[in-house]
Amino acid sequence: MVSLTGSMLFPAAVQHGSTGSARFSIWGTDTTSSFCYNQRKVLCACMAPPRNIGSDEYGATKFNQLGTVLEPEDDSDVLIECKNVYKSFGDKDILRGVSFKIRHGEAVGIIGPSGTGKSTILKIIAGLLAPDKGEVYIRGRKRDGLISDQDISGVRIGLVFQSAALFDSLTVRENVGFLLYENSTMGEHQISELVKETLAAVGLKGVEDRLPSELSGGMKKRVALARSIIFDITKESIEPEVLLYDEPTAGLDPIASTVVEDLIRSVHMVGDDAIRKPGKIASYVVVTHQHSTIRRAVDRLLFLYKGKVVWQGMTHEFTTSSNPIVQQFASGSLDGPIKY
Ligand SMILES: Nc1ncnc2c1ncn2[C@@H]1O[C@H](COP(=O)(O)OP(=O)(O)OP(=O)(O)O)[C@@H](O)[C@H]1O
Repeated sequence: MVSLTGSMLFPAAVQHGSTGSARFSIWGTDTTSSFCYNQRKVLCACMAPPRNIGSDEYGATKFNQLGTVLEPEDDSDVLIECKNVYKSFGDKDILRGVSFKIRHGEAVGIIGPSGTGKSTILKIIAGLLAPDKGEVYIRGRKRDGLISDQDISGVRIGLVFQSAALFDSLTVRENVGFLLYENSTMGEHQISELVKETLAAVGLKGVEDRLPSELSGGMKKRVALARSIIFDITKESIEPEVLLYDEPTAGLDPIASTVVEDLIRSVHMVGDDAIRKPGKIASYVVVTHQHSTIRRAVDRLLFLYKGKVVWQGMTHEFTTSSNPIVQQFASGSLDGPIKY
């Protein structure tokens, strides 16, 4: 299932399981419009166990002398792969050969200067934008076109956009349970209880009947998060999910940022423990400019610059990297290869 909410939040999700299939839907809204598509039958695939992505074992993600990223040879745990992805808007070449893999169990951050295409690559992964060139593989299967054009197997992809973009005229309960009201066979009471549970999981209680206008910015983000992790508990198999967060802490005060960062961590559950619990998130990707979010919410970083991944490494390597681009970015210096 993929759900979208434009300037906004896009929870996108493709349900999968070990034996069944699931609906795939997209929904989104801004203050003037809304849309909803439901249709995907999605195959299931067994998930490989999470890898140890500690820096030593993950040394293969470093660059060799030619600047080429070396990856582990075993790709059985790769959920999403972008291979040489290009994207232009008019005469602006934004992505110029972006390649990376997201493995099961990973918490990955995408960082880089403004306008380098971080949100664009998230939209491409989610299937909202098609690359001009290059491929996106979902559990090894090449995706052609956009999400609405075909089945996606083996993974549920959720995209949570910068601002919550909740439906203004719907209550919190209706916003969070939207896809279940629309798509599931669950009864109203059951959905209502699940919404309550899911809201509690993101630290919100007693706000079900409020309208979005009655919430603070941080609360709206948490409601959006709840909407992205809720799922149909009546299904026999519930699929792990990859969540894509676009600047989830932008505009939040430091404490509210910490709350959201910890929530992102807390819904990252892998393995059997997560079955039937809200937030069965196998892996997630966070686009962020916030140092606190980099430190607190992700383990591995991809640095996007001039349309390419120019560096990747573990989070703790970010501040000690000798790469001049990374050094300048980490220090916020005006001197260096990045020119504004
Ligand atoms: N649909 C679109 N049509 C035209 N130009 C676009 C579109 N989407 C993005 N762009 C342009 O592509 C560039 C990259 O945008 P994107 O939002 O992906 O950057 P970003 O790295 O996420 O930036 P920021 O860090 O400032 O959020 C920008 O110059 C933006 O104006």
